[in-house]
Amino acid sequence: MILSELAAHAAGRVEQAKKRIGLDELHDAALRLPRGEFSFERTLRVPGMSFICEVKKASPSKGVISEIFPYREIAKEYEEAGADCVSCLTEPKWFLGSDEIFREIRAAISLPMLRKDFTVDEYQLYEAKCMGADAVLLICALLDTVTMARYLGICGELGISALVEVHDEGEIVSAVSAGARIIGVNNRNLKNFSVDLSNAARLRDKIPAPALFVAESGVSSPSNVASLKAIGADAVLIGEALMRSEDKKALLASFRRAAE
Ligand SMILES: O=C(O)c1ccccc1NCC(=O)[C@H](O)[C@H](O)COP(=O)(O)O
Repeated sequence: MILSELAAHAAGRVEQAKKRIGLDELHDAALRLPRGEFSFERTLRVPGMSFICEVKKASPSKGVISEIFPYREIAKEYEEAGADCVSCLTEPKWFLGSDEIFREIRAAISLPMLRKDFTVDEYQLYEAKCMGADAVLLICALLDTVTMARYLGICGELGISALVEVHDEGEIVSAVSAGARIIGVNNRNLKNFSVDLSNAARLRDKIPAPALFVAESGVSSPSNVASLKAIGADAVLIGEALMRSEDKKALLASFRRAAE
């Protein structure tokens, strides 16, 4: 499975969804909702390192991570443990996520939520708004600069934030010229899924203020968090380590201490 398969599958899901609710209807429904207040970005801009904790049952690289998956309780545990934001996968085939899981978590917690999916169509931005998302994921490897800028403009109209994901310098240039305000450096190479924690450090200086810098993937220990704090990460996105932990509160507390 490669990123292009994830994207093709996402495009297929969108085509099916459009048969149920057309683009114009969904667009109008999204715009009728109260405009968001960019709560995801505002939370990440609070001084100190922020923690975006991910609800993730499975992944293409690891298969099923959490056989037992009480997603509402997991999200509530993150909230009680002091998470700043929650990321929820909605991709159904490889991550075993769903829009319904997102909605149920949305109703159960009050933290800003990132709808984590493979955005290939503006339709998904309206979907995200309608399911109560505060932010969406936009992956540079899937969107050219012009499309990225257009999607960022739509997010602005809806009042939701966008986490713009990059993996190399060229993608940072594209993200910045498109107007990204939150840039996530993925330590996971989406071509072969290898994880290299030094990627965030290598690219840190290439991300100009005022863009926020989020380090994504492969963060599993307090020392990883301390290293990211040392290079000036504004936030970390952590999935697997928390999902596998028997005591998520204690693990998140140890991460938070490492970021002090
Ligand atoms: O996790 C994967 O295997 C994966 C494969 C292909 C595209 C994306 C993938 N992961 C999405 C993510 O960005 C991670 O879920 C997120 O950064 C958290 O990573 P981790 O802490 O390593 O679970």
